[in-house]
Amino acid sequence: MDKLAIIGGRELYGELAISGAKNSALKVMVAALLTADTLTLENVPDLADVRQLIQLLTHLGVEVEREGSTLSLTTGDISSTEAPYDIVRKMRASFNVLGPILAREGKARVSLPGGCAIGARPVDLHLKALEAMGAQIELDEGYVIATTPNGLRGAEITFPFVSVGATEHSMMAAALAVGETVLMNAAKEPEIIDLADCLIAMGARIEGAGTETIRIKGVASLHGATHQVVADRIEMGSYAMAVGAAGGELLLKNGRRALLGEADVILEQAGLTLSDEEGGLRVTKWGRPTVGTNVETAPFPGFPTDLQAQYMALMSLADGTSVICEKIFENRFMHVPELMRLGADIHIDGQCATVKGKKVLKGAPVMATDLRASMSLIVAGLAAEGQTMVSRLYHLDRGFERLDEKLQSVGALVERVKDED
Ligand SMILES: CC(=O)N[C@H]1[C@@H](OP(=O)(O)OP(=O)(O)OC[C@H]2O[C@@H](n3ccc(=O)[nH]c3=O)[C@H](O)[C@@H]2O)O[C@H](CO)[C@@H](O)[C@@H]1O
Ligand SMILES: C=C(OP(=O)(O)O)C(=O)O
Repeated sequence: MDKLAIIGGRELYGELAISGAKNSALKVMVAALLTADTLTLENVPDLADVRQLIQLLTHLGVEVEREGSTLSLTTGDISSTEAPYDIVRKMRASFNVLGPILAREGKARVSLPGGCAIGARPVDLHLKALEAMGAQIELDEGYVIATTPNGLRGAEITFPFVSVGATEHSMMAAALAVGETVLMNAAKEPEIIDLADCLIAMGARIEGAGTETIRIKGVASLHGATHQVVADRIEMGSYAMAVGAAGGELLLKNGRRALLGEADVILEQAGLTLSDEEGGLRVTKWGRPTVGTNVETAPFPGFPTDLQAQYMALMSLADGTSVICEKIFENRFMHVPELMRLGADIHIDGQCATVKGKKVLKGAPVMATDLRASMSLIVAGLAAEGQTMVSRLYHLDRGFERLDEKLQSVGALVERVKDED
């Protein structure tokens, strides 16, 4: 298990390329199951989660070729309709193979998913949507067993609350269902638009992605296509916060402000300057104090839960107090005790954390508990005095491509070290 050693206190200057979004790449890769032709995906990040999903898709019969950041996926035949526990438990997005397998084969057996341990994370909305489209579903020994005796058919589905995964899952299943599906109270994240764009390029008939009502007119089959994965807004926001904490100026290549939703205004209130320019998003923090600013996480365009931990690291160094409320996941404050090891002053009360900004944080050994929590410790470590050693780096490797190299290239003193324990 690798660790990351960080010597804090260096400002960050230069250019850093933002990779393709993990949370989009994983879903468009799954879309390859919907066609017998080749789906070519560009700008796919090299991440542990992507490698894990390749393993699952290969198990299902997908031929996968990788050349740099381009993946070619061909699913001539689905050779297995079972997605086993050992793979699906490691990654939430892999559960979304259920709908596409069902749409093509009429039956599927898929393990209940895993992913970051940030809450209970049930899949009831996914299952209700598939049932509304005609699937018959049973749960047995930790597996979802689904069949479609009469095929999938279009349905009107109103989600009781916004779910990114359930919106994506329903969109994929509906693409091959008979008739029209209307998804109401759908998620509006950039990853939803990216998946819809990919499906449309494959011949799907989808309108309204990025709004709360998505209409999908089912087609008999989809065909091959080439699609470029959207830039990773969470990686972009994380590096913006690293600049906020450590100071400096970065051009985040391939990034753009609109991907941040309302988080752009929050970051500016906190003391950063953001500007779109040709080639990327410029982020600056020079000699200005960080301002304590309250935040509540919400579905897009609200402040992303996947940036909450990193924002808390930034607020730990603010002038003044901020209140950060986590409204999406019930257990997403595991970074708090670790940030406190660096000297942060944080008090949790239910869904909200009150952060009293400190002038300095001091380096310490800390442990990553999940993907975004790892990044919050790195943001804090880049600003802290002395050495911070972040252990359990495998969480980070799920979602941040070549983080150590990228940070080194803009002047950070970070080094990946092998853990001897
Ligand atoms: C691989 C991927 O893209 N992961 C992202 C996706 O996760 P994911 O798609 O799992 O997140 P959802 O938007 O579905 O979850 C939102 C909330 O709904 C609940 N829920 C969801 C589905 C369901 O059937 N029942 C239910 O109760 C969840 O427990 C959570 O409290 O969106 C989250 C919210 O932006 C992000 O933090 C994750 O990084
Ligand atoms: C929570 C995340 O991922 P997953 O949904 O795969 O657990 C994340 O990307 O922050």
